[in-house]
Amino acid sequence: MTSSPTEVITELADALKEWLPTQRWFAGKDRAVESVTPVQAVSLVDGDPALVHSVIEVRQNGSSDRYQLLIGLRSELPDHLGHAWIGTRAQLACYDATQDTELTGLLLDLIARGESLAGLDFQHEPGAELESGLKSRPVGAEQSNTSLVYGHHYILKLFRKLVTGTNPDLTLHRALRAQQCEHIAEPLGAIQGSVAGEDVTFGMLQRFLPDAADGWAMATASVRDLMAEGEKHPEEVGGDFAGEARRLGQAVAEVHADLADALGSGSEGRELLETTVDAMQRRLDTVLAAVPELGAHEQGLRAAFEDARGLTDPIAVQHIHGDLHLGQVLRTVLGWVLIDFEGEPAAPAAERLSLRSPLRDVAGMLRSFDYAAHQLLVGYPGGSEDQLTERALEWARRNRDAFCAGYAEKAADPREHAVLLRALELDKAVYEVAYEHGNRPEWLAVPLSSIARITGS
Ligand SMILES: Nc1ncnc2c1ncn2[C@@H]1O[C@H](COP(=O)(O)OP(=O)(O)O)[C@@H](O)[C@H]1O
Ligand SMILES: O=P(O)(O)O[C@H]1O[C@H](CO)[C@@H](O[C@H]2O[C@H](CO)[C@@H](O)[C@H](O)[C@H]2O)[C@H](O)[C@H]1O
Repeated sequence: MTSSPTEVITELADALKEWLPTQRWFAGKDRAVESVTPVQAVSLVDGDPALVHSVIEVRQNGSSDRYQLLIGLRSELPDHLGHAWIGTRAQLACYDATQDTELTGLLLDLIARGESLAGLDFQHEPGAELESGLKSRPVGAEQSNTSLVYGHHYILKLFRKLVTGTNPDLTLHRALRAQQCEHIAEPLGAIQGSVAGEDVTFGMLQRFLPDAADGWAMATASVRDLMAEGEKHPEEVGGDFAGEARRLGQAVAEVHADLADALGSGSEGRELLETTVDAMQRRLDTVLAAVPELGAHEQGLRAAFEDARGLTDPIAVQHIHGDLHLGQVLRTVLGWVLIDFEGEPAAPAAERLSLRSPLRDVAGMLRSFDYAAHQLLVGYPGGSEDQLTERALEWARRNRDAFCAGYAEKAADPREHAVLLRALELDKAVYEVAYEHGNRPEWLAVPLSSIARITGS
C-alpha cells in the first residue's frame, strides 16, 4: 500500500457513497449520501492483504454521523470475498474486511493479548482467559452492527454507527456481569479508542451461546403452528408460547432489578412526564413528516400521549435495555438471555444513557408479540375479520398477558400502569413506523395496523 490509510479512504469516498446504502447496518438509507470523508484511518496490517481501520463521517441532509469501517486491500480479490467488494484503487481491490477470515482473526488475538495497536486498545475483561487463533464467521442475520463469531466460543460485535463515550451495550453488560446476572451473555472484552479526542467503543466481545434459539424465531414458529391448526385456540396447540412468554417476563424483571441495583434508580414526577410526552409528540411530528400514511392516526396518537401527561403518580426510573424485542432475547437450555443493550439505534446517546421507566422495555416486548403475531399476514389477501387475523390477535393477547404475568411475579405488575404503558407502546410503534419506512417498507403495515387497533383510529 503506497498511499496513507487516510488517502485510501479519501480515494474510496465515491465508491463508499454507493456502497453504504446497500449495507443493512447503515442507518441513513432513507436519505441521499452527500459526502463521505475520513475522520481518521490507521493501518492494522501492512501487506497483501492489508487492513485499514477507519472512522468516516457521512453527511446527509445537512447532518452527519460517524461510522466504523474495516477496509481490506488485496491485489486480487478471491471469489469468496466478491460480495464484500467496495471499489478498486491503485490496482488494489478494497472491500469490507469484516468478511475476510484471514484478517479478522487478528482482532480476537489482540483482545486475548490485551494489546494496543495504532491507537486502538484491545482489552479483555479482568480474569477472562481467551483462546486465540480462532477463525471468525459473520453472523448471518441482518443487524444494526456487524458481529463475528469465533469458533463456538466468542462473538465480537463491531459497532458501525459510533456514539461518543463508552457504548451503553458495554457499560450495561459490565454492570450486569458485576451483579452475576444470569440473563446475559458474559462480556469478555472490548475494543476502545478515541475519535476527535472523545472516547469511543469500537467493539465488544462476549461469550457465544452456540445452542441458543432466538425469541423471534421461536415466537413466529408458534404463530405459524397456530395458523396451521385451523379452528384451534393458542392454548390447545402444541406450539403454545405462553409458558416461554411468562419466563421471559420474569427474566426481564430480574434484569431490571439487577440494573437498578448496579447503577441506581429513582423516582420522577411531573417534570419527567412533561419531557417524556414532549419527546413522544416531537417524534410523532418527525415521523408524520416522513410517512404520510401515519396521518390518519395523528389525533388518536396525540390524545394517548396527552393522557399520559395527566398522570399524577411518581414514575420509577433506572437504566433499561432501551430496544427490547423478541430478536434481542435468546433461549438457552438454562433460560432467557437478553442481548444488545445499545438502545434504539436512532436515539441520541444522552437519551440512551438517561434513567427511564422500565415500562419502556415492557412496551417494546409487548409490541414485539404484536409483530410476531401479525407479520405473517403482511401481503395476505384476507380481510381484517377473517380467521387468521382473529388467530393472530388471540395469540398476541395470550402472550402479552403471559409476559406481563411473569414480570409481575418478580416486580410490580406493568398492567397497573395502563395509561403510561399504552402511550409507551404507541410511541414505540411510531418509532417502528419510521424504522420500517427506512428499512423494510413492505412491513410498514405491521406497526400501522397496531396503531389503528390501539387508538381505534
Ligand atoms: N452471545 C450470543 N450468542 C449467540 N448468538 C448471539 C449472541 N449475541 C448475539 N447473537 C446473535 O447475533 C445477532 C446480532 O446481535 P445483536 O447484539 O442484536 O447485534 P446488533 O446490534 O447488530 O443488532 C443476534 O440477533 C443473535 O442472533
Ligand atoms: O437492529 P436492532 O435489533 O437493534 O433493532 C432494530 O431492528 C429491529 C428489526 O430487526 C426492529 O424491531 C422491529 O421488528 C422486530 C421483528 O423483526 C420486532 O420483533 C420488533 O418488535 C420491532 O420493533 C427494531 O425496532 C429496530 O430498532
